[in-house]
Amino acid sequence: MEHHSRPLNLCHVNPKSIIINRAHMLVHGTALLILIRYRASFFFTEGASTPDQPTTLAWLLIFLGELTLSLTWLLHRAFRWRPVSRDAFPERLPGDGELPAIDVLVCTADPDKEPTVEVMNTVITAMSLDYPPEKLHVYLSDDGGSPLTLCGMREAYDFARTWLPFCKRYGLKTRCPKAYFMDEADVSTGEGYDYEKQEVKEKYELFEAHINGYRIRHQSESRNARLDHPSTIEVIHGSSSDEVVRADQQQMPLLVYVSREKRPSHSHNFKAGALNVLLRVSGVVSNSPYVLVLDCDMYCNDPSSARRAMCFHLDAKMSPSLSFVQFPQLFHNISENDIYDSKIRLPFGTLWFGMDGLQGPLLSGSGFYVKRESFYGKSMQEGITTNLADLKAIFGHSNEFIKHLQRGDKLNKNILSDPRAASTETELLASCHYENGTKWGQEVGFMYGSVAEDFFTSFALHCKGWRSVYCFPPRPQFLGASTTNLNDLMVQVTRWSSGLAQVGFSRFSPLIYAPWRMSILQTMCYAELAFLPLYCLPLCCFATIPQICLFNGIPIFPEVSSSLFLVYCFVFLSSLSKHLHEVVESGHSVRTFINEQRIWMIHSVTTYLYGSVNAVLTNTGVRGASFLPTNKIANDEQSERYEKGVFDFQTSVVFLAPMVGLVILSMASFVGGIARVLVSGGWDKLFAQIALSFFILVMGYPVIEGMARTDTGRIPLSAAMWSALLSSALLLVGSALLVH
Ligand SMILES: O=c1ccn([C@@H]2O[C@H](COP(=O)(O)OP(=O)(O)O[C@H]3O[C@H](CO)[C@@H](O)[C@H](O)[C@H]3O)[C@@H](O)[C@H]2O)c(=O)[nH]1
Ligand SMILES: [Mn+2]
Repeated sequence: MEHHSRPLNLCHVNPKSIIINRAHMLVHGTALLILIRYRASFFFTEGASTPDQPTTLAWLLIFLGELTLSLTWLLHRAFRWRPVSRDAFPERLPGDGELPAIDVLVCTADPDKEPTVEVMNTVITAMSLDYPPEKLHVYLSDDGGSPLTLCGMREAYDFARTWLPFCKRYGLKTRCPKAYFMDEADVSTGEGYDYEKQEVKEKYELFEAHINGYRIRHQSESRNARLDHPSTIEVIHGSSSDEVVRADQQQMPLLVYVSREKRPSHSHNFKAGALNVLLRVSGVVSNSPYVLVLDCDMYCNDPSSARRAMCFHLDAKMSPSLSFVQFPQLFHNISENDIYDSKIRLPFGTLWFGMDGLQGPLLSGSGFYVKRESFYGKSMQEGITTNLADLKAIFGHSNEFIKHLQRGDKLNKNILSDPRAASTETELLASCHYENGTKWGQEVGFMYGSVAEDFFTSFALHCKGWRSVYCFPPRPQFLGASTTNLNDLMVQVTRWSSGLAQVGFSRFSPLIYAPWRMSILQTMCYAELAFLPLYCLPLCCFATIPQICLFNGIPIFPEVSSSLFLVYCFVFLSSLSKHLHEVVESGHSVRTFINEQRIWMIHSVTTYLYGSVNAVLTNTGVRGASFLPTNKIANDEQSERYEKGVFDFQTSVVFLAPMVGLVILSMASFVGGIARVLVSGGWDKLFAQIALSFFILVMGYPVIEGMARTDTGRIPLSAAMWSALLSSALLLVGSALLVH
């Protein structure tokens, strides 16, 4: 390879953020220590028990809440220790001939919820990446096993034959046809452009019409096939004659449809299972050394991401230990107000930059270029064994696959030219039982055992010594669709929390498993994320105990006149202003800051709580699977219900009870607290009561607002009332326990 005098990428450390972060850490940390000392001293001072004395239980719970919050705060500092950002210079890459090949793996699961036209748009953008077409291979995994998706693939291939040359000729950046024809932002002035554009547009409309026509014609077909079907693997050639096809293959990337075998009795491991099948099938077909993973709802918004990623993978210094380059997940369907924080700013706008300065960001489900080898080796240094029996015990009994483990990237001409032999081999690799007794999902491939397979897989990679980098160019390289209504969001975040906590509460818990395998700061990052759902503990305490105490006139915080009260105020303001600073620094508004605070509170008393409980139940074997739908086609009957996009009764009660209960509690304590002062004449305490009640109301208000503004807007009244009843009963019991 030619020698590059100029670097392919640069890493910038921002000294200003580092100074601000570390100074804040020192001051805020000191204040926290003072508060902890104040709480702890309660247990060592023996005071005469007066009626106004806080009960030990209340004090203990608040103390535990404050301690967990302080600990998570401490873990969070690791993300702020050394944030870095990176630049890539694709124009400095070697010539096309020297670029390594890439396999793009796209996953789809359910043509009803993931419209085929949109999935195909994603496939088309992957095919039109700015990369030598003979080095680009696109695979789609269809977990629904749907003939509609297969039909869509053929149509997509046909359309791509017009679309790819059109994009190239006019240097278009928006390569998602749907987005391109919708907002018309990307215009070119070349000769004949307008005419050709019209022609391409007509072809695109035809492409859509074909898919929709097929869907309507086959609407009545049963959905059961989704959970029970053999494997189907097909190299897509489109509908043109053989000669055209052969001529095409020079300029068109390879396109392969893969639907793995599914049987109701067999556990399929969701997306991780699908990706492992794709890794194997692509391993015997094109076996590219690099792999791009995409969710079907996340298209390539810019064709340059592959070359950008190569700026890191081909960097001689970085390459040997580099496993993957992660791009941020950005979304095209975010409303201006974004009350549910659908854009998920925190990880992609702050945390990943911080991890990039340590050992690298998390694998984030979609939009990452990963080195195939890092899924195969035991650890970075060890490499793969060469003993055939050992290899079979690890990778399964496909000779073809094992042969390819050691052979570099070469398009497998045999497999492509002899479809029958090819399908026997690939269908074996995609069968239900192939993984039995092998190390797939444990030591090789994407990890099983957590519904947050991306979190768990990158944890395993980092533990093995690999590193990763975060690349955030100004123009979004990938754009996806995020969940934008409360119902979907609750289900999704419960699933994520459950997946995170599943790792946190297992023998792979970052705090036990990681310290010997990665730096202490990287360990802290993983621990923070794995225990993120535990925010439910402190927040449930803070959402109830101060209110109950206020209602009953029990002092649980220092008096307003005490200097410790100032320390509390300081901690409150300091943590809020630090958060505000980070939001603004990442280019977002004050509105985003408010929304993030609100949704954090909502999640803490609902999804985080259920996720943690679910993880404990799953890990201890009390429940085989989750009690909430963990994935799109995990349970057909449930998914049918969620499809309607309304809050059904059960979900409403489950998700709303805590929120409604807390709002009622806040109001009751506000009114009750003041009434008590008025009746008993303790005027000196009036100010404190009002201040605290006001504070509680401010905390409660966002919950009401957030509930009232669900996109679906159809929370059944009966469900809300049941929620209120249920939560009030719980609170009464809690109240009795605390006061007596
Ligand atoms: O059995 C399954 C389930 C899902 N998928 C696909 O996996 C992707 C993500 O699944 P989805 O149900 O859309 O989950 P989201 O919550 O939207 O996904 C987020 O969370 C996942 C982890 O829970 C990550 O893998 C994703 O990248 C991330 O975008 C989609 O393309 C699905 O088609 C499958 O292929 N097989
Ligand atoms: Mn999704």
